[in-house]
Parts: sequence; C-alpha cells; structure tokens
Amino acid sequence: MTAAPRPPAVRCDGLVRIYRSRETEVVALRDVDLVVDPGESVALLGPSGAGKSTLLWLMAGLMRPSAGRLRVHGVDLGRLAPRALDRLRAAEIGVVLQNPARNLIPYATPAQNIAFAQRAGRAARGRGWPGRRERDRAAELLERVSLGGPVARTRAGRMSGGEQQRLAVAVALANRPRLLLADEPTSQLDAASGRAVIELIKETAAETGATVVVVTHDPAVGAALDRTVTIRDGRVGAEGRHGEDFVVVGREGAVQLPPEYHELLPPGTMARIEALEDGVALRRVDGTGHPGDGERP
Ligand SMILES: Nc1ncnc2c1ncn2[C@@H]1O[C@H](COP(=O)(O)OP(=O)(O)OP(=O)(O)O)[C@@H](O)[C@H]1O
Repeated sequence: MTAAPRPPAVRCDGLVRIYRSRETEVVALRDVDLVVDPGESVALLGPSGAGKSTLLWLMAGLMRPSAGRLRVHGVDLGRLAPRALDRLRAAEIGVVLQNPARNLIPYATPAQNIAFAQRAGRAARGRGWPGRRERDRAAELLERVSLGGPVARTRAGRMSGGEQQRLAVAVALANRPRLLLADEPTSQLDAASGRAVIELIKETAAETGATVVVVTHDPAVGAALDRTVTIRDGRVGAEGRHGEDFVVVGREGAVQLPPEYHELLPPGTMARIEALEDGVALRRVDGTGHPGDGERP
C-alpha cells in the first residue's frame, strides 16, 4: 500500500478578503492561489497595502475569507467551528503579529509568556501541564533570543520594542508549531539581531520540519528563505527562487507586469502578443495597432 500524499501546509484557492464598513469596501485580497509545501520557508513581499498581512491573518485563522478556500494541512479553515479553529491554532500554528506587544501578556515575564503559550498548546493537544522539558525549552528559547539575563525578570509590557519582538518569536516557537507565521518579525531589530532571529526560525523549522511564512520588507530575510512570493494589489504578482523572480500566470491567464517594466509597457497601453516556442513576447503598439516607438519596424 502506498502512503497517501501529504497535503500542502497551506493551500489558497481563489482566496478573497474584503473589509467592509458602513461607507467603504476594501478588497484586500482578490483571487489568491498559492501552495506552500510542508517544510518550505516562504517570504511574502510586496508594497505597503498589497494585502500581505491580510493573507497572514487568514492563514493564522484570525480572520475568515470572504470567498475562496484556505486549507492548512488539508483542513479548510473557513469551515471550522470557532472552538475547533482555536484548538488547531493553539496546537499547530505559531504566530508573530506585526505589533510585537499584541503577541504578549504585558504583565507577565518572558518565561511566563512562554509557559502560557505552552499550556495552551498542550491543552489543545489533550496533554497535561507543561513539565521540565517545556521549562528547559523555554529557557533555551529565551537564551537564543538574548533574553536570558536580567531582562528575564522584566514584565513584557515594560520591555523595548526590539525585546518584545524577540520574545514574540520565542513565544511563537514555544510549541514547535507545524506552521510558523510571522509578520515583519525583524522590523524593530538591528541587522545582527534580525539575522539571529531568522537563523532561530530556520533552525527550529529544520529540526521540527515546520513550514514558515514570513511577511517582510527586508531583502535579507527574503534571501534567507527558500522562496519569495510577491503580493501586489491583492494578488500573487511574482515568485522568486534562488534570487530569480518569475511572474505568475494567474486565473484566466492574468499576468501582473512588475513595476520596473512599466516604463516599457505603461499600464493601459496596447501590446501585441507574439508566440514563441516556450512562451510569448509582449510588444507595445500605439492605439492604431502600429508598432510603438521602442519596436522594430
Ligand atoms: N481592518 C481593516 N479595515 C479596512 N481596510 C483594511 C483593514 N486592514 C487592512 N485594510 C486594507 O486592506 C489592504 C491590505 O492591507 P494589508 O495590511 O493586508 O497590506 P500589507 O501588504 O500587509 O501592508 P503593510 O506592508 O503596510 O503592512 C490595504 O488597502 C489596507 O488599507
């Protein structure tokens, strides 16, 4: 008998998220198709307002899709009852939100913050109170994010933004999550601390086989992970592997031209499609169907 294939860690099919208020409607994500394999590490890049955080929140089960499907390890998050979703989040998903303080209990020390997450994770897995192993793990994590010294006795609410951010990463890793989601986890750190945090995330993922998705503006973080996915205008605009970027042909054949090509093919211009052996070329024409300035006669 052959084993059933493992489902992707994350699978988005035609994912849509609309924020509605009384006066306005913002379509933050439109038709996102994305597959993240188990054990992969992916950086979500893209301009401000593109929809990266929204995508991360959906993956974390902190928000429901407006349309489309989102599956995490084969489970459709949009269809889970609230309690089952809470359990799945506590047992399988580690999250670092953009504002570090939001991840933490302000009146608790770093060790207490980690212990709290461990308790919730163990309860969701049907296990008892954390024991010695968990305490050792907490101490090791705190050491790894340089919060092992005197700062260990400080309440999280009194720590600096950078310390809170490092603690948030340690808390998110406390339960060895199968899926780690982090929104700008290095934004308040200097280059060296940022590298250390990304190293910790990658090492933990390698040890446990976890999948990692990180929203970042930091090219160094993008370069340190397996794959980059660029979100533009609520869609997957491009993907990169090993330093090379590729556009993605989306639903109904749509392709987003990266901004660096807008000078050659400004949005709104007409282009002729030429078939090549292994794809197509787009050539600008003017409104009358004649070749544009930059074109061969
Ligand atoms: N709660 C909300 N209510 C209304 N609109 C929202 C809400 N949250 C986000 N948006 C809008 O949805 C769009 C996508 O926002 P999102 O925060 O996901 O983008 P982002 O790529 O993470 O941006 P940044 O890099 O600046 O964090 C933006 O137009 C934003 O203004």
